[in-house]
Amino acid sequence: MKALKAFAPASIGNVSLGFDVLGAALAPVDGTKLGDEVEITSAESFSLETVGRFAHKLPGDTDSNIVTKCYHYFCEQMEKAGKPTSPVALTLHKNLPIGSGLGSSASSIVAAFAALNAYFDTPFDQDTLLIMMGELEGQISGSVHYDNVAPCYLGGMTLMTGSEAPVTLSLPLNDDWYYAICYSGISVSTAAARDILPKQVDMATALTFGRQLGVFVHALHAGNFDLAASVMKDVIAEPYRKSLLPGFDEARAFSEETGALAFGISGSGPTVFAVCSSKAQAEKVAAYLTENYIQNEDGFSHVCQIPSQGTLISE
Ligand SMILES: Nc1ncnc2c1ncn2[C@@H]1O[C@H](COP(=O)(O)OP(=O)(O)OP(=O)(O)O)[C@@H](O)[C@H]1O
Ligand SMILES: N[C@@H](CCO)C(=O)O
Repeated sequence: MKALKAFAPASIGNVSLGFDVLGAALAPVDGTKLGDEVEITSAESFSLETVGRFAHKLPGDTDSNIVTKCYHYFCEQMEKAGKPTSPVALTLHKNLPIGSGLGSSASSIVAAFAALNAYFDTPFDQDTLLIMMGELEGQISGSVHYDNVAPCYLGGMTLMTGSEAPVTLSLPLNDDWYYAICYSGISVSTAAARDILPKQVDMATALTFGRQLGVFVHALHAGNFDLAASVMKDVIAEPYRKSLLPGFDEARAFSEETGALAFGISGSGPTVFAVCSSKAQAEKVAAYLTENYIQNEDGFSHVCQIPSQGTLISE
């Protein structure tokens, strides 16, 4: 019987300065597997089983699970392409909290599509698969954005092109940066966190956004990481979203006092991240966040780096 599994890592959407266009995969340095996994095997009829730490927070019915929607969408695309499918049994290991800002739905979507694509002998190329992933992410959050699905699938730090081929570009990574991340334990709906944003930005904000993104990409390619860090500021979403995040200002203040290079909201929150110039500094910020930013027993902190590997397929 054919069987395989796909692990898809957590990710930071926006990375502060790149609202909807910049994202980064995350891997805890202690080896914790932070991400969802989908197992696939042949079956008489379609089924989805959900297990894992956050499975109990998923919608009760299988049809509402985004993984089921991925399967049906994948089959539709296969039919359009004149390729055969067969029923499969899927198991979703739901390890990421829902509404966390860690790209939880993206992780399920990417794991599901990657598993299906591998199982059916790679009928779709990388860009086609990414477009399918973005479509499903859009169904959940109310707008198509790739800043979680792209790094989750491909790894690294990815910049969206706005084009269909390639959908995304990989940016150079700094191996010396460590990311202290902390999920507070509360759930923030991405759709709700988008609704509170103004529908238009003023000229000054647009100019700052463009300047920062241009400088950031140049600085990474030039290997000038201090310059890159200096423009990691969110002028689009953070001013509005931080009101949803108890303890955000205090956490930023501690992070800055500790010498962190940048601090911001991961995706639509409530997870926050600090970019640190050493592992020891990231550990110090993570310890503060664990003590002061976590609100309940669902919360957690990790010291992470950005892995160059995204989704991993294994037998
Ligand atoms: N496998 C799944 N993983 C996550 N959410 C799912 C899944 N299946 C269905 N959902 C539903 O999709 C919605 C996801 O909401 P939202 O986009 O706010 O969260 P998220 O993707 O988990 O957040 P984030 O990207 O901030 O981690 C929730 O209503 C959730 O119940
Ligand atoms: N770019 C998206 C990411 C959501 O995780 C947003 O900030 O709404």
